[in-house]
Amino acid sequence: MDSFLIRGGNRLKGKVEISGSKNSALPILAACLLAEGKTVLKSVPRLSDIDSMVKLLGELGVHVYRHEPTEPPQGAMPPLNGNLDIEVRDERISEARYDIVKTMRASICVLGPLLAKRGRAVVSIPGGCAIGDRPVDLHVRGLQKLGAEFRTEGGNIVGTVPGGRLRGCRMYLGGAMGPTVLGTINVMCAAALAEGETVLVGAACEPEVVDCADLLIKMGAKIKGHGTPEIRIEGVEKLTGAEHRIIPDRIECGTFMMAAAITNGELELKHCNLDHLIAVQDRLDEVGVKITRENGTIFVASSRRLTPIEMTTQPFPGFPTDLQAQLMALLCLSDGMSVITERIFPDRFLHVGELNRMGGRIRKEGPTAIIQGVKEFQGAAVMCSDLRASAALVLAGLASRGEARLDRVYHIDRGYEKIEQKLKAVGADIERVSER
Ligand SMILES: CC(=O)N[C@H]1[C@@H](OP(=O)(O)OP(=O)(O)OC[C@H]2O[C@@H](n3ccc(=O)[nH]c3=O)[C@H](O)[C@@H]2O)O[C@H](CO)[C@@H](O)[C@@H]1O
Ligand SMILES: C=C(OP(=O)(O)O)C(=O)O
Repeated sequence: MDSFLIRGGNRLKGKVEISGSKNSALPILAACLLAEGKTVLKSVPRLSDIDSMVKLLGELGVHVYRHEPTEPPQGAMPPLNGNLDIEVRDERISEARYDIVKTMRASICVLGPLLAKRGRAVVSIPGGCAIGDRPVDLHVRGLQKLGAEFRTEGGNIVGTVPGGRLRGCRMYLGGAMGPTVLGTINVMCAAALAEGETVLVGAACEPEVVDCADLLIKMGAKIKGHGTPEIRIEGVEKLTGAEHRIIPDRIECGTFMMAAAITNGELELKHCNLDHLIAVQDRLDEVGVKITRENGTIFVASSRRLTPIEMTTQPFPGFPTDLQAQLMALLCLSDGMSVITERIFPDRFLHVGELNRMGGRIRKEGPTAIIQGVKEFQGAAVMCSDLRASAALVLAGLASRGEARLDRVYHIDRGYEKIEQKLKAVGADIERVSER
């Protein structure tokens, strides 16, 4: 298992290239199950979650070919992203097994496409995870409304489509915790091949939903209203492979914005979309971080006098839960008391204990964390518990006195492409060590 050793204190300065979005690429890969012929996806990040989805698609009869970029000159950073050719070659197997689903919750995204295209799906029920309880009831209810029937059997959701084709309808898709991102994508994908019109009311508005709708439209789907809470889908008989570039990863971009801020640094973030980070920009503005943009590049600079703030996570366009832990690490070094409330995953706080081990002063009260600013972090041995908690620990390590050791960095590898190489290139002292 790999660890990171980080010696903090260096100001980050330079350019960072932001990768394609993990959370867009994963459901988009699953959506390829719907199409006939070849789909070409560009800017797919090289991540272990993407490998897991490619493996799952392989088991479902989908051939995925990754174009390998040419090797860089010695010492230069290896190329990012990649282009994938994807083609469904065999539709006989419709089962997503537990040993893949357990490594990656986004596996649930094959449910809607399998039902719509093959009339049958067996998908292992994803359990909870380190960020809390994560039911899939809204996915199942939405697909039921389109006419699918479900039973559970041996830990699997077994779905069938009596009559062979789903039927469109008007439905409310929100839940007690608000809209569901992957649930919206799952039902939208299924509705694309259903008979008649589907209207999804209470749909998620996240950029990843819009990106998937944009691909489906290129494949021949008739979708309107994506990016708003009401999506209209007129079902078509057939979708055909298309070419599509994945949007930039707004969570990776936000993490690097905070890396600049926490190290008193200056970063130029290439290939990003600040419109996807408007709430993050708003909160960082109030903290005192200077952010400007020019076309697809974001410039971030900080003088490290950080003002304490309040922040509540919300569905898009609100502040994303996937940047909550990273913001908390930053606010640990502000001049006073900050308050963070987590409204999407109220238990997503496993980073609190580890940040406190590094010298943070954070107290948790239910879904709220109260953060008393301290002068600096101290290096310590800490444990990564989940993807974004790990990113928060990296940020704390970059700003700590002494050496921080982060164990179980396989969590980071799920979602940050070549993170230590990108950080090293802008001046961080970070090293990956492997222990067998
Ligand atoms: C791979 C991917 O894209 N993951 C993202 C996606 O996860 P994911 O799509 O799984 O998250 P959801 O938007 O579905 O979750 C939002 C809330 O709804 C609840 N809920 C969800 C589904 C359901 O059937 N029933 C239910 O009650 C969840 O427990 C949570 O409280 O959006 C989350 C919220 O922005 C992000 O943190 C994840 O990084
Ligand atoms: C929580 C995340 O991913 P997943 O939904 O795949 O667990 C994330 O990307 O922060």
